[in-house]
Amino acid sequence: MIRAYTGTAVRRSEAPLLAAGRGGELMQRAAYGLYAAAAASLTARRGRIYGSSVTVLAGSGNNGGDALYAAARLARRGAAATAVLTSAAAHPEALAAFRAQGGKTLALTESNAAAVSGAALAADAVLDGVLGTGGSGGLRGPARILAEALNTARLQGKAPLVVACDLPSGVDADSGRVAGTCLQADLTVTFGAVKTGLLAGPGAAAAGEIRCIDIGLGPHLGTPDAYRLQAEDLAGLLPVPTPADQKYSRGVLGVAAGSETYPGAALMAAGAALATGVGMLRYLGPATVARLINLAHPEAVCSSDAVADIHVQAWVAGPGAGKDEDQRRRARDAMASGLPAVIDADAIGVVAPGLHPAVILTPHAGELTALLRSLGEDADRAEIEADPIRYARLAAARTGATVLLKGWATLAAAPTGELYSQAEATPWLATAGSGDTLSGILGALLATDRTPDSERGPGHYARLAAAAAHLHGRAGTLAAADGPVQPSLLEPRIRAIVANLTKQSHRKFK
Ligand SMILES: NC(=O)C1=CN([C@@H]2O[C@H](COP(=O)(O)OP(=O)(O)OC[C@H]3O[C@@H](n4cnc5c(N)ncnc54)[C@H](OP(=O)(O)O)[C@@H]3O)[C@@H](O)[C@H]2O)[C@@H](O)CC1
Ligand SMILES: [K+]
Repeated sequence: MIRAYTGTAVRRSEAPLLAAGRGGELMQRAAYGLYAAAAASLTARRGRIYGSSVTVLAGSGNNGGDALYAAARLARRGAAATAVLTSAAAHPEALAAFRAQGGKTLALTESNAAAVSGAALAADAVLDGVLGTGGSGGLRGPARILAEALNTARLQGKAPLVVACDLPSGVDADSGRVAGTCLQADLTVTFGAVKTGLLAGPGAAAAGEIRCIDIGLGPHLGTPDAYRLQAEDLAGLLPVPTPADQKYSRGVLGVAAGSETYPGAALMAAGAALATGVGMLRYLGPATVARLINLAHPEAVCSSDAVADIHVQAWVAGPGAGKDEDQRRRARDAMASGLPAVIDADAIGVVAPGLHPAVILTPHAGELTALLRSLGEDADRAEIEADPIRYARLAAARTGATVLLKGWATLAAAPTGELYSQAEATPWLATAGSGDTLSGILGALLATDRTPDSERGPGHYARLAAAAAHLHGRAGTLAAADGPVQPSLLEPRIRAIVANLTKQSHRKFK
């Protein structure tokens, strides 16, 4: 599990160590970690460090200090290092150490920004130490020109390796917001703790791979602000039947999805749920869709009953409901049933406040905009995309439900504020039908959830939603290896990932 903290919390936790005069020691640990990670990436790209060229972008603060010390170490191993000073001031001791290893320096100005950008583009690696947790707002002036040149080259596949020191300069460490421009990285080496801003919004998209260096803040950090589940965290959340189980005890999922207009959504939600593993799947919807479901998934039990007529452990409602009044009513009834329920797509439009955390709303940014506006909040899509954590938490707090906000990094927020961010997905998953499969996976996890009540903390349903996003993202990424992703073909991938993650548990019962 990755535990993330706001930049503000990390700075607070550093304070007692700084007061005890240990600032220099912390910086040396950070700089060594940055050097080691940059050296490994550079070696992977070029074969060796000796003879490579490294540009370090150094701002006025300690972030620049970290980067200069790391570059000094690279220079000692034979890299030709140049420091571009983006401010009139630079960390004096780090600058001296850098020069002592033969590093060259030049001051960045409006008039030389274009030429310096050209030189930075020609380097093998760029260490970004312009701004860290002390930064506020996006990059300004010539640093912005330089960052834009590097970002443009990245889009064209011509950028050098960019390693961000602590966080990509210009990213807000608390939220992931970028006011203006930030420098996109291949790798972010972050110190003390992963910053929340690396897990959400534009910050998550800019960070690339994230590596965290322990600089000894552990006991001072307190409660995390956000979490990211790793594969090893999923095993306990996945449905593994025991020898004592029968189909009902494993968990029955009710799916009220699809309509005459959108039958495919029902097929994909049901297929994904079956591939994740349920004891039984009961489908409610129009007879024509039920027939298609039975052709594709003969194990599904189909009817046109009302929600109150059948006994299930959890619901999926909404995918492909369109304007079908019966399906919309089923979605409302599922929300009011007191059972765990995934409420997706068109059904999000019928949400009212007063829900409970086991109801999981799964909007994308556009649907969240409409939902928040219907609750009287001032929201627009661009704002939500710029600061998704804030709006996911707001929607959860206003509705009382758990909110799974789909995006490049998918966020799961509990009404009490617990937050998970998952980024296993591939951009190839941004395609029609993707949300239907995610709903099905999550529905299966809800229906088969065996967590004792005493262990269901306030963030329990956000954690399950994050687990579903993890599975879905990995299934999509696996599928993308063979070309553009078709959500209707994800089922074997989901099944393979579940099999892999539950291998240990299966062995127990052999
Ligand atoms: N503390 C510790 O123990 C450890 C800290 N560590 C490292 O220190 C980093 C935090 O360092 P920091 O506090 O010196 O701030 P940092 O981010 O380098 O620079 C901010 C400076 O830039 C300026 N500035 C602000 N916004 C700006 C903008 N938009 N555009 C341009 N300039 C802007 C602002 O100056 P001002 O404008 O306020 O005069 C300020 O001086 C942290 O991320 C980690 O890398 C590690 O070594 C581990 C130990
Ligand atoms: K930085």
